[in-house]
Amino acid sequence: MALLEARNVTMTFGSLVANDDVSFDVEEGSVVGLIGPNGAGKTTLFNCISGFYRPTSGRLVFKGEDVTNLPAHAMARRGAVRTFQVVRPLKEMTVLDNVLVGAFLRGTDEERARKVALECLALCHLDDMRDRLAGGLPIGYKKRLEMARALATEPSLLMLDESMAGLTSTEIKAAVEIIRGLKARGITLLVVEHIMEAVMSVADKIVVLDGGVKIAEGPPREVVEDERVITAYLGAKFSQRLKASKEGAPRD
Ligand SMILES: Nc1ncnc2c1ncn2[C@@H]1O[C@H](COP(=O)(O)OP(=O)(O)OP(=O)(O)O)[C@@H](O)[C@H]1O
Repeated sequence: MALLEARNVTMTFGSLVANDDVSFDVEEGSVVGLIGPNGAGKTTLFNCISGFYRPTSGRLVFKGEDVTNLPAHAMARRGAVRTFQVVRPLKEMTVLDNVLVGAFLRGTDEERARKVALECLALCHLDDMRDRLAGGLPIGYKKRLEMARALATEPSLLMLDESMAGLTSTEIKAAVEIIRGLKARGITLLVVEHIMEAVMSVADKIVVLDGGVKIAEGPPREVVEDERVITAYLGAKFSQRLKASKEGAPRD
């Protein structure tokens, strides 16, 4: 049984079909990349899965339970948590306090929450920043803070929405390492990302949306060779470059 099963998920806004009959599984312990051009419906699908939207039709099953109509706080309690494209830290609070807010979802024991928060800061390479005010952090750190705060809720499925957008190449490498570290700890990840080299290097499977429709699903190597994906999103040159860089890269 997959950790998350999306079955025929459709989400409409008036006459606009943002997700059109989308089905896919997220296997426990895997990293699944969700890609597609702007407006393809990726964020909408995240919102449906994480309980921010109620799908117009279709079914979402998480850990074997039908969660289609559950609100976000109920999904977070069950272990499915998302981050946001536009980061929203509590600016006047320190980095540590921001992460503590996440940790308190699992109970009011302060000692436990502090231990969890410090672990999450370490996992997201933020130890040195813990006493800084969140509002003053550079964007790369804010993105990591968003990740750490979600992580502190102790999710089994962590959904990252463009957590690498706007980062430098060094920061992207760090983010990829963080994702690998989370996977190694048994956290399942669903990531929306436009930076293909990064998705390719961490994802076990990629799901491609275009115009709300799933046009491809499979291992990264296969997906970048898929004609529909090249036409809709990657472009031929980009696809060849990605393939070449993947072939040249050491396998892990
Ligand atoms: N709350 C909403 N009300 C109306 N239309 C919406 C709403 N949310 C999303 N849409 C529309 O649904 C479609 C899919 O948008 P969505 O943000 O899910 O795409 P995306 O793949 O995440 O795009 P991007 O890569 O630019 O973030 C778009 O046409 C968008 O304008």
